[in-house]
Order: sequence, then C-alpha cells, then structure tokens
Amino acid sequence: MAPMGIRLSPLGMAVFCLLGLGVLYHLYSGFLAGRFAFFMLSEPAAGGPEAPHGSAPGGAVDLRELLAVSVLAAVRGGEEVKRVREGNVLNAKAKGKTREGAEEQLTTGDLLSNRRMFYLLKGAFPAVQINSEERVDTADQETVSWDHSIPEDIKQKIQPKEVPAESVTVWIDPLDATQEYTEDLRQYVTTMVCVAVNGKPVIGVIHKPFSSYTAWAMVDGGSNVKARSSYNEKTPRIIVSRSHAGKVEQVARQTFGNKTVIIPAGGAGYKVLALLDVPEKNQEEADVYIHVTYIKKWDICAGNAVLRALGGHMTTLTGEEISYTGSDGNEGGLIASINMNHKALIEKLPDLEKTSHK
Ligand SMILES: Nc1ncnc2c1ncn2[C@@H]1O[C@H](COP(=O)(O)O)[C@@H](OP(=O)(O)O)[C@H]1O
Ligand SMILES: [Mg+2]
Repeated sequence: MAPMGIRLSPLGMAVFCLLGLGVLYHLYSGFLAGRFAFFMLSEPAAGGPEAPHGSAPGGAVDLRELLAVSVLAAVRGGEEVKRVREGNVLNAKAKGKTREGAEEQLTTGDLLSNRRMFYLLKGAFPAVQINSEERVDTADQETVSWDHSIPEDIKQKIQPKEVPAESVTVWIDPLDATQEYTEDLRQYVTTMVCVAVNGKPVIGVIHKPFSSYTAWAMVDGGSNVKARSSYNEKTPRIIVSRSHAGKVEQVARQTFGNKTVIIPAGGAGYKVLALLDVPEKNQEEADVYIHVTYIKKWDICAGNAVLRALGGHMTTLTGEEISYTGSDGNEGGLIASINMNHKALIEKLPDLEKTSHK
C-alpha cells in the first residue's frame, strides 16, 4: 500500500517506467551519437588512431583525407580519359559556344571521367559541396568507393587538419584541354581536383593521364612538386591559350616587348605545370601564364592552389584574388607567376579596358 491510500498496480508501474526510459532514450540518443561522431572526427592523428574518413553533416572533414581522395579521383578519372582516347571512341560533339564564339567540345572521355571523379569524392565526403565541369547524371550513378588508404608520401608530408564541412567547395575538371584531346595532342590533357576552404584554394591536384604524372600540393601543408630554381623576370616567356587566346598576345607584347617569347599551349593545368619544376619530357617551361578571356573556376582552381602552396600567385589581371565559391566563372582574366614580383608584373600590364575580353 502506498502512502495516502493510493494503490499502485505493478503493471501500471512497469508501463510507466518503460515509457520514462523510452523518453530518456529518445532525448539522449541523438545527443550521444552527435558527441561520439564529433569525438571520432576530431581525434588527433599524430601517432594516434586514424580519424574515420568522410564527414558527418555539419561536422568536420580532414583535409589530408580530402587530398588523398582528390589524388585518387584525378588518377581514376584519368584512366577513363586515356581509355577513351586509346580506343578512339571519343564521340565528340559541341556542347555550346564560349562568349567569344569558340565551339566547346564534349567527349565520352569528359563524361566518364566526370562520373568517376564525382562519385568517388561524393561517396567519401557526402557533406561537401562539389562543383564539376560536366553535369552528373543521377540516373547513371557509379559506386566508386575509397579504401581509406592514404598514400605514403602524403602521410609523410601532410598532417591531418580538420575544417568544417560547410566551409569546403571541391572543384572537379574531369578533362582539361578537351579541344586538344580531340586533336590528339595528349601532352596538354590533365584531370584536376581543387579544394577551396572559405573560397580560398587550399588543395590542388593536377594529373597527366597519358604520362601518369601527378602534382599535388596543400597550402600550409606540403607538396610533391616545387618551383624551378630561376625565372626570367626581365623578358619572361609567356605561356598562353592556343584555342581561347583572345587578345593575349597583344597584351603580352605590350607588357614585355615584341621580343617576348609567347608559348601557345592547351589546358590551364598544363600551363600551371609549365611554371614549375616538372620531370616530364613533354612539358614546356614558361615564366608567366596569362589568360585574358572568361574562364571557369574548375579550370584554374587546382593550379591556383598549387601555386599558392609553393609561394606563387594566381590573380585576376588587376591583381585580385579569385574566390572559389559561388558562381563558376572568373571574369577578370588571370596572371600566374612564382618566385617573381607578382605585383610588379600586374603594374606593367596595359589598361585592361582597352585590351581585355570586353
Ligand atoms: N573564354 C572561355 N570560355 C569558357 N571556357 C574557357 C575559355 N577560355 C578557356 N576556357 C577553358 O579553360 C580551359 C583551358 O583553356 P585553354 O586550353 O584555352 O587555355 C579549357 O577547359 P576544358 O578543356 O576543360 O573545357 C577551356 O575550355
Ligand atoms: Mg578545363
């Protein structure tokens, strides 16, 4: 008998207790799961257990893991690019025109590489924003999983570093220099992945599928590529677009004189590699890269990150940093250099209103 004459039935007590436990479980399970996930994601790495891959929604991502997956994606996408070219099944068609009226080509190589790169990155980092040059057909998904391994050179050079998932934007170029790919100028072709954090390019991967060379770099982290030991600042060799040149030759000559050597080449990735110390026989060398027409962020983000990681610069022609969030276009042209006085280069450029794409 309970006090005050209230009789408690044992069955009622049991039901009441079970209900109470249910409410408590509901309240705490989400909270505990959240704490557990955060604890796992922020596990320190040096010497300790490896943090799990990927990201919890609104959680953290490890940039070292993102670098490892970016390298893998560029390589795996590159396999498709190479396979399609070697099988001669490009199926090239025009996907539109640039503002200047140049035809933009699309091939099976672009599409298959894009599918592979996108799903690999999306599978490993579902919470991260991924912007890719080609449209992803959701009816044609591919399951490409990451085995969680981090290559030895990345492990040795890069420390884990966590950032909030929502601060990250990944840019994929599944086939840079598509025009040259259709002309079978294989040396210009690259696949690229870039990771921007709060709009700043932080990780860059540029992969050459036909020679299996990969350059990667992380700002404030490390790289597997370096700058050359010297550059010609007085009469620099200028590397420019061969298929979207606009008035770039005029700009280069006006800036550096008529004797300046101008190297027309395909691919934004290739042109950034031309500024670096790259052990490739089919790679030309240049001192400055200039582009004056409109260009998309997936074309330039990886190169921008690599240059920034190595102490170089890629800016608009008026010297502004390019932000890799939001819209996918860059309006202000670009100038890229390393181990040079970048500001002095910009000051030398002629009035852009008269010579640029406008
Ligand atoms: N005016 C423009 N409009 C749109 N894309 C441009 C462009 N100029 C260059 N690009 C793109 O930038 C990349 C490098 O160009 P280029 O080889 O002329 O230097 C190419 O990317 P894709 O091959 O990935 O399409 C090219 O299509
Ligand atoms: Mg491109």
